[in-house]
Amino acid sequence: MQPSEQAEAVYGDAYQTINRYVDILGTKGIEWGLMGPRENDRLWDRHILNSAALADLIPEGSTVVDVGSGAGLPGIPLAILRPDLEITLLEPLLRRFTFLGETVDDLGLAKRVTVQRGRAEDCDQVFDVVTCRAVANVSKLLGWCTPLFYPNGKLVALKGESVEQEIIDASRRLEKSRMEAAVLTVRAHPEAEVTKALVITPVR
Ligand SMILES: C[S@@+](CC[C@H](N)C(=O)[O-])C[C@H]1O[C@@H](n2cnc3c(N)ncnc32)[C@H](O)[C@@H]1O
Repeated sequence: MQPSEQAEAVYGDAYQTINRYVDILGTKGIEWGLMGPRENDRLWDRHILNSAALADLIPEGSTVVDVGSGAGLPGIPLAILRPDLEITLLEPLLRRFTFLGETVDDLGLAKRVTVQRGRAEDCDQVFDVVTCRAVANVSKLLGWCTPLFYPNGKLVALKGESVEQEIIDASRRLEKSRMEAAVLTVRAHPEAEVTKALVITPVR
């Protein structure tokens, strides 16, 4: 099955909306320099299915902040897949913030997706779940994001091969802030590539 067909199976009725988002990423996203030109061929697997792989880690009806959302990843694919979520896309850079606002309007998501300009460490709201991808290492994420989900929420991050080493490097910080970290392998569709998800929660 091609990645776009996998996405069609995962998204069902929302396929048209996710397809529109892929169009935006592949045109305006590239023109505005938010996506590399070579990404066009891998939008479905590397960006959409990869983002959707976090969906099962987010409880029903959660408030979510997607830190360092960039062109909207993983926040927008999650918002399209999960109409029960209220999502804030947090992004400090003006061009990305503008792109996010226009994209959310275009996709008809503005009722439950808010775009906010700023850095994680300057945000004073608390959410049920923090999501992120490709923003910082575990130590930095802990410092910036803990106040955004403490004491009852969690952080779920898409991570690469180095995540276990990053957890070792952050072990003192984790202990000091009484947080625990786990690495799970997740995927959005049985034929999709597996990816690593880091989950950080307060120790109970
Ligand atoms: C490599 S991009 C990843 C974008 C997107 N999450 C993705 O996976 O395609 C990193 C993003 O994090 C943002 N960023 C960097 N430091 C940040 C901070 N302290 N708080 C919030 N966002 C931050 C950058 O502006 C940038 O858009």
